[in-house]
Amino acid sequence: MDKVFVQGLEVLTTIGVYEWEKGIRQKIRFDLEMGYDNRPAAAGDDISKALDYAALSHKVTAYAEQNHVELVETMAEHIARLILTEFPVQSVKVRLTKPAAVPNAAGVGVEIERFATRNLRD
Ligand SMILES: Nc1nc2c(c(=O)[nH]1)N=C([C@H](O)[C@@H](O)CO)CN2
Repeated sequence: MDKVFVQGLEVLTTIGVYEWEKGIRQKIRFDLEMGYDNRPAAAGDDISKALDYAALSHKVTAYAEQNHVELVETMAEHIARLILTEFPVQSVKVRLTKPAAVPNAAGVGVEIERFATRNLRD
């Protein structure tokens, strides 16, 4: 399966389980990988047949900025569902890093992979 990816998408949002985290914004980073057939776009050199990574990045940023949760697990799940619902992708891998959460660690977080259940030919 072809992939379209977005690497290192940084968003400032309110996220965390502790009280002190609920009144601040912290940086989180998304690495996204979508399963998508790139051949129609390439055959016609046609953006309308491509998975527009700019549009996708914009939606993910807006969602993460505006929706506040406690766990990185929850945010990753919501972002995977958003992408599967709003874009005609076959699968999505979401890696969410919280860079400043643990002292002496470059980053902590989760990675999940989810699959579309619909038939994309419909
Ligand atoms: N598996 C997880 N562990 C932890 C999370 C989380 O979202 N998932 N969150 C925290 C705190 O919010 C932490 O990031 C603050 O430094 C702790 N463990």
